[in-house]
Amino acid sequence: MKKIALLTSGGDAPGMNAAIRAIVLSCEYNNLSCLGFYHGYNGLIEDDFIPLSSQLVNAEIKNGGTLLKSARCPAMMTETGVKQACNTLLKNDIDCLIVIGGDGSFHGLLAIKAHWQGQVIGLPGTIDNDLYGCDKTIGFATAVNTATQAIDKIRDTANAFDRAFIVEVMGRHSGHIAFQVGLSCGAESIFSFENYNNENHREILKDLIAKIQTQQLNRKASYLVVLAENLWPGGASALQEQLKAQGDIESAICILGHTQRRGAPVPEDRVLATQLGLKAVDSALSGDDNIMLGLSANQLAKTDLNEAVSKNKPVDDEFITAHKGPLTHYLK
Ligand SMILES: Nc1ncnc2c1ncn2[C@@H]1O[C@H](COP(=O)(O)OP(=O)(O)OP(=O)(O)O)[C@@H](O)[C@H]1O
Ligand SMILES: O=P(O)(O)OC[C@H]1O[C@](O)(CO)[C@@H](O)[C@@H]1O
Repeated sequence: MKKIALLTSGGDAPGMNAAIRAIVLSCEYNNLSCLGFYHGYNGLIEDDFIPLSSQLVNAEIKNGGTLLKSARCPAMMTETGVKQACNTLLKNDIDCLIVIGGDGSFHGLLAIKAHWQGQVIGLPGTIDNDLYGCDKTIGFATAVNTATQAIDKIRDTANAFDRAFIVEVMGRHSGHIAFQVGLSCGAESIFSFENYNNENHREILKDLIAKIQTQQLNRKASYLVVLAENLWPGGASALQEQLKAQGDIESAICILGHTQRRGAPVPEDRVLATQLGLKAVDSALSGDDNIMLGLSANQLAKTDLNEAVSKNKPVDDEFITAHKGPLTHYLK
């Protein structure tokens, strides 16, 4: 083992730089060279890289985004693209490829693995927290913190008007951000993939209207709906129109969007990324292959990449039951 290649792929996540830093520092400590490939898998396909050193990365622990840039790279979905990526790995005498990204990025690793003999290791880096095999992905804690801070501000203005607010959060097709943010902000309603089913759309809407009316008429208070993206047919604006048309309820919308991916990582993400970055190099040195590293119940967990991409990590049932029961009982 002499040379490690590293890239960040998919949606950037706060803490990716902290992971890169830890990997590079550990490589130097262990006398390994580390090449950083730019723009996700594009860097591999185009042989576009930079030799990484502690000097380059040391100050990066506090920075959001990723110094290696990221991308969604359609060429990796083709055999030609995968083979080009593998040629770059061969040409540069790479022994191990470490990718920080989400499940899509790990599909990329699996595709490479089919054509290349070196070791592949994945680190979970996505704000969505939708990866099996780890309690939390790098970036999730920061995204939740960013959304919470934004919604706390929204709540102040909502309170001043006793107004209903619909706040849309990211997560692609998973409800981890929606539930964590909804609980952390004391949202009256949280709609996500775990508790919304299009077949029950009418009843869900009717129930929501009744709850907002109860809150506004009886308690003279604001009402916060945290809505997962890609869930409600027509999105937040359709829900706003339906509240007006069917309940005569005025509401305001805020789509938090990419703000959730921005900014400095919170300490929890910096520490998680540092731990996983260091472990990734240890793992490479010990010959591990085809795995994703994560922390599960505070212990290092090595999950087969096939398992990591094929199994679901559901939102904790306790969150769902608590929100439905004791946390919102007063709305009935
Ligand atoms: N089936 C696949 N085969 C080869 N490469 C893939 C495959 N799926 C995804 N990739 C590669 O991984 C990249 C990132 O995937 P994707 O856009 O799904 O993001 P992700 O890694 O899941 O991260 P995030 O959860 O932050 O969006 C893709 O643009 C592509 O280059
Ligand atoms: O940045 P893009 O390509 O618009 O992707 C947005 C998606 O990426 C994520 O931020 C991370 O997967 C999702 O939450 C969101 O659906």
